[in-house]
Amino acid sequence: MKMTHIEVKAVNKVFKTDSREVIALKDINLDIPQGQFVCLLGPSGCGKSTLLNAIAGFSLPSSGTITADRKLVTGPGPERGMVFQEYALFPWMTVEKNIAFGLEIKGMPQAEIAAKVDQLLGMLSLSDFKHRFPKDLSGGMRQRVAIARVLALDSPIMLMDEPFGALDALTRRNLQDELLRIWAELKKTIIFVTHSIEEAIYLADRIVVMTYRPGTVKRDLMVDLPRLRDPSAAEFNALKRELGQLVMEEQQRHHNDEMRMAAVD
Ligand SMILES: Nc1ncnc2c1ncn2[C@@H]1O[C@H](COP(=O)(O)OP(=O)(O)OP(=O)(O)O)[C@@H](O)[C@H]1O
Repeated sequence: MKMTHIEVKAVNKVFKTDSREVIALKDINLDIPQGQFVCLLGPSGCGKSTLLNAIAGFSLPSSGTITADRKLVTGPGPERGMVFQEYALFPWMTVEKNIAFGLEIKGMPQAEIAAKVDQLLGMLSLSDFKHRFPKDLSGGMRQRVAIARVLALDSPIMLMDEPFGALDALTRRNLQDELLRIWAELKKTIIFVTHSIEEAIYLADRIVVMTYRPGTVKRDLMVDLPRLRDPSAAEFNALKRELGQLVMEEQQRHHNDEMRMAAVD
């Protein structure tokens, strides 16, 4: 039997502010098997980060349940590592120390930490930069360190919130390729938030398109193009058009909503 790593069942999330309620997620149901690469796709405000944060356990659903390996998610856990868009590195620690940090907290023996850190430095082409501080690295390098930090913890599940959103196109493609290589090697489950249609098609086994307010699943589709995928291929572009239409509908709803709110102000 295939073990389901993440199960999202009837999840709703409501944010209450003084003036109003926002239904950020409505009746989300997803079964994500071990090893699947899932992209959550949609325009700004459709609840992608809210869903990812709920799976991470940073912010719990208002109702419904999320389980990881059949255990109810009630907070962050070591089996779920998170990579943020902002690199979330400790500025006062070198690359090497940043990667080692989580292992030191876990109380891993120093020799094992050194071996693990070395392996990750190699895997992410960071060996020559291990004594540098984050401020002396490019955005792409910093994001490599952030990925290495999460990989150090051996979490079977990686949650990634627009991790390459701030990078230039070439660096972004390099890191996408590295992520695919690491994913194929380590067989992790990845849930990756993006609003880039091309990025989702390039990376994912499965794309979950979300609607804007309330955030629901608009389309849940498998991408069965062979890897490494060629963004100039006809099938790639056909899928890009199909998804573009879906995302545009939601973007339009977002836009209309903003216009309405501006009119009320
Ligand atoms: N802490 C909060 N309090 C109130 N409303 C919130 C809060 N967090 C998110 N929201 C609202 O919930 C909705 C979903 O937000 P969310 O950040 O999950 O969307 P997103 O798809 O990740 O968008 P983006 O790509 O801009 O991050 C939005 O309408 C947002 O304004």
